[in-house]
Amino acid sequence: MLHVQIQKKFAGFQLDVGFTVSSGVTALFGPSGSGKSVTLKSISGLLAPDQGEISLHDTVLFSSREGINVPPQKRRIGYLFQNYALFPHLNVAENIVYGIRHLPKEEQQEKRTKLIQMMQLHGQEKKKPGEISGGQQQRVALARTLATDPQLILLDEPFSALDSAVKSSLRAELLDILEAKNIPAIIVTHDLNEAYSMSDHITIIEMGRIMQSDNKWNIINAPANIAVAELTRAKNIFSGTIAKQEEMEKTGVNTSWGTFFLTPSSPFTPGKTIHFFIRPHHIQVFDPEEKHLPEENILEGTVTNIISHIDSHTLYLKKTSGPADDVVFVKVNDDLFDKLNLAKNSRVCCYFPPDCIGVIG
Ligand SMILES: Nc1ncnc2c1ncn2[C@@H]1O[C@H](COP(=O)(O)OP(=O)(O)OP(=O)(O)O)[C@@H](O)[C@H]1O
Repeated sequence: MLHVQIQKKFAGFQLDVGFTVSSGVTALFGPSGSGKSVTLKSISGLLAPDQGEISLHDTVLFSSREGINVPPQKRRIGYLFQNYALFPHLNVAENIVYGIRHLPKEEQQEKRTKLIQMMQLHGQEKKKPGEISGGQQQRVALARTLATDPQLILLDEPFSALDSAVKSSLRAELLDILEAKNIPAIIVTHDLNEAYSMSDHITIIEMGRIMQSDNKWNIINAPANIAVAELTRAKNIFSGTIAKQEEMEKTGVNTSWGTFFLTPSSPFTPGKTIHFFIRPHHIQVFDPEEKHLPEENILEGTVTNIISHIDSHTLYLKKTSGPADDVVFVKVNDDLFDKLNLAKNSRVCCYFPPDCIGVIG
């Protein structure tokens, strides 16, 4: 288990983070300049925090109080950079064993053979990094990291330089290897889909602070605050006051768009102000003339804009009587889009299923 509680100050930026990483993959997700790389560099030992403590499996790697700062090469942490950082003058085989060149030759050779097989780099051993593809370079970098038997792997935007086909196969390969070797990892990414698909746990960082560190389901469905909701592209964020407990399992919220009913995990006090959201693909769309509409959580609006994707469309909806600038985003698939004959200025009815409404905070 990795435990991090550190502070680091630069001109105009202050990092103050605390989080724990156990098994599996943790994604460190946040906007540019939020402190992701500073955090990773502090864990790897490339940067010394001003204050705090970092420990890995009960070994203290950094402690300002005890004056401990274990050098990077002794931390047993593999660090995979976005630009691979391979040595251009060394060939593939030499790059792989670079971190274990102090070991006996036979041991180096044994590890090299295993890793070349694992990373499917047969026939590339004698080539220099400049003579192989980006995907192969990333495999060499990963092999070089794994050669040192790390207890933790840090991945800083590891796939950002690769095209999407190579990216998805490398992601899957990497996950298989981490799982087979049971190595915990932290992956830094700007890409929410990558964070979600690769990790079990997501740690959200903004302006040097941890906003939420949780399992990925909670991050997406129960964001701790509006910043997390917005960073995870929650969209359709409403605020309102709790009306009254209609039934045991439902709560009404009065908003400027009307009253919505949701299914909270815990009861709310009437009068309390809350924020809630619904993701565009969870909203169900009907023709306003439809006879059997649900009785509640219906919003009628006019399509003001349409963004088309390969197999779906995002509708921008305005409610005639709603607040002037507020827009509800709705995603509909191709079939429904055609069936309802949707276009700009179409009128539609939207249903917000109570189970799909997430409460913020
Ligand atoms: N060595 C340094 N000296 C001064 N300021 C630094 C140093 N390293 C980082 N910073 C500042 O710390 C802040 C956080 O930087 P960091 O590289 O951790 O951001 P990030 O979240 O990784 O961003 P990105 O996603 O763009 O890589 C930035 O404002 C950056 O300018």
